[in-house]
Amino acid sequence: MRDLDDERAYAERCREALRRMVAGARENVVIGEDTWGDRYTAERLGFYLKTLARDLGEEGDNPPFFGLIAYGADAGEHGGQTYYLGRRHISDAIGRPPMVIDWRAPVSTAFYQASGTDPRGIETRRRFGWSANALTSFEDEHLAAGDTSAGSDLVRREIERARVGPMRDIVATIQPEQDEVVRTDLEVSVCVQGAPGTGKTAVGLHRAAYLLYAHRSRLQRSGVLVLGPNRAFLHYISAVLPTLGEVDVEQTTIEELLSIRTSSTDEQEAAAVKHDARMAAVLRNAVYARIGRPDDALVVPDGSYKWRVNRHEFDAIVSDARADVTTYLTGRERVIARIVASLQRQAEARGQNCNGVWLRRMARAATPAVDAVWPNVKADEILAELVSDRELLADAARDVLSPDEQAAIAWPRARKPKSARWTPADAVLLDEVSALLHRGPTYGHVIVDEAQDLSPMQCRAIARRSEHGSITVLGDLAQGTTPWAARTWTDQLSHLGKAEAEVIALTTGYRVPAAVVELANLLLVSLPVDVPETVSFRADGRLRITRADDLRSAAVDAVRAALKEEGSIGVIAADTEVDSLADVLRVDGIETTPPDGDGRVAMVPASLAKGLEYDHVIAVEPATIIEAEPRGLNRLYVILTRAVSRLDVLHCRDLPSQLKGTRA
Ligand SMILES: Nc1ncnc2c1ncn2[C@@H]1O[C@H](COP(=O)(O)OP(=O)(O)OP(=O)(O)O)[C@@H](O)[C@H]1O
Repeated sequence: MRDLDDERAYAERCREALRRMVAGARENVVIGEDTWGDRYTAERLGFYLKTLARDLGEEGDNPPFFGLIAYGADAGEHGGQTYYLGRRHISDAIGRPPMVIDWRAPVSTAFYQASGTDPRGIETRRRFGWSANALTSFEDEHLAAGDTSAGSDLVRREIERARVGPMRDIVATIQPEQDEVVRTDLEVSVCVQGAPGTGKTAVGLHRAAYLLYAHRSRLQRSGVLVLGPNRAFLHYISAVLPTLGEVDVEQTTIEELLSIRTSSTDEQEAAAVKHDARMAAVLRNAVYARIGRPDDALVVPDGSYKWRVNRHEFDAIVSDARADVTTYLTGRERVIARIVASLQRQAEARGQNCNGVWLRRMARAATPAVDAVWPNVKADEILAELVSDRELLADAARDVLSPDEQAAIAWPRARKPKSARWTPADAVLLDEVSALLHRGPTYGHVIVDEAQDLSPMQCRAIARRSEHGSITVLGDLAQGTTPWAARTWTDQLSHLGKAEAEVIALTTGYRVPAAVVELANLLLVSLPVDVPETVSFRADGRLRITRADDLRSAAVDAVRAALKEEGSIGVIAADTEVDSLADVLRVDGIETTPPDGDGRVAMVPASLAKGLEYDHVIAVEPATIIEAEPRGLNRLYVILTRAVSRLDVLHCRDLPSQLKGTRA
């Protein structure tokens, strides 16, 4: 095996090869520009070459590899081979074995899965330590010799490192149970129930990158979508996929995905009804209530002649189309098509030649009569009229919503869609109505983070967008904080249209240190969900619970002390308290930033903390955090589990009973 100097020399050769790949790709762009054939081919080839040149160029001086596996002589097809693994494939000449293999290639699986008890033919697994892109060390595990030592020091250091800035990729240290999720087949939908910090988000992002590698052409056409809880979270994770060479994954929130401008919010009761799965039936009733029955025959003038579809036939066409309708507007198209076919039969029987122009003219002429029984409608008209008109609503919601529930969603006065002030819950309803009218495109794969918080109606919006694809559902029932948060995965998965998805539990926490996990687990037992406790990977870290008469000066002291140590600091408090806390800190000369800001000290409203992490968390007044919302205990659980190295809990009021008796 190579020594450190040899490995450095090899790293330099890999970088040179990469530079040649960049130069070659750029040259191909130029040659391609001169020689491209037809326009379509030229565009596709040009796009491919430019993307390749850009991706390679962006690699810069990054470490070319992070590990290697060396097989023993009798390891079958890999016998005697050594493979270097990196974020991307590097080769120095066509036809020669690659110098570095992409971490997503099938052969890389063994790097992540092999162990002293299951060496998979590997003699040595080597992990490299890099500092500012310089190779500084390596560490060997002699797997064939049954090396079952407590684990790698490099992995432990990477997991325990202080956090600064946005989330990073974990390709060098993916753990076996995470790797299994990452590499699950594209056709298979999975649901990961993971305790805080078990790497759900990281796994989801790496899965996106893996799937794009393994099924590039299919997924480039249909697309991969990542859904996160809010903008601050998306900002936090935004660098991971580009570092892995994947820049074409759409990352957004469910609200932005629905792309409906909202300008109002709902009262709690109204939101609860609007997000309830029963609304799907109400909306379906409202849409299909638009279809009537013909009163008369349909008569279409054609020159001096008139063609007729008698009332009985017209009625049969409408009810047939209604019986096997896929969407409301395709049903309407089908009615028009059947009517035109009937007219055509009559005309042809009289010896008339029915060309395309004639057929289109007949369709136009029949449309007003069809409009009277199967009108052309828009989603916003349907919803605005439904909630503006108590009678319409009562008809659509009969046997589905109680009178009180109907009253909760009814508008106090009628409005036209143009003057409607839509709420986020309305956006979900509008999306449902749109889908009843016509089908939208679907993605090849959708990754849904913090999925426990989605309402049934939001789940349905996602289900529609992954109808012909698969999904990865990531979440933690214990971290559910919305009024409609799921209490079981069975229900949530069926709303997501993937009832068959396997639920996989991740329980090893890579963020939260053991002392903090112990505190959070005290809360966990009182939450009304059945999930396994977290087991921390980390023995380091510190928990301090401080009772203070003056909470604000205690917060200033805690931030000052935290600033003396390395890493990011998050001060998390009930939403109503953050502005005044930020003011107090500012007066003391400590500037804070919002959760997605770049400063060292972030001031984080409790409602935005989900999915984020800070090296040092200062959680202010648990009792107020709990009281702020119905699922306040779950919220507190989320907040306590944001800490990577140190957690300060500051309180002036009594601690919640669940946290009493802690040893901190
Ligand atoms: N295998 C790993 N190697 C190194 N770091 C890891 C690994 N797995 C997870 N981490 C790190 O642990 C932290 C928590 O990961 P992540 O945010 O993905 O967890 P999560 O399960 O989504 O957490 P939560 O539900 O609390 O938001 C991140 O900093 C992530 O980079």
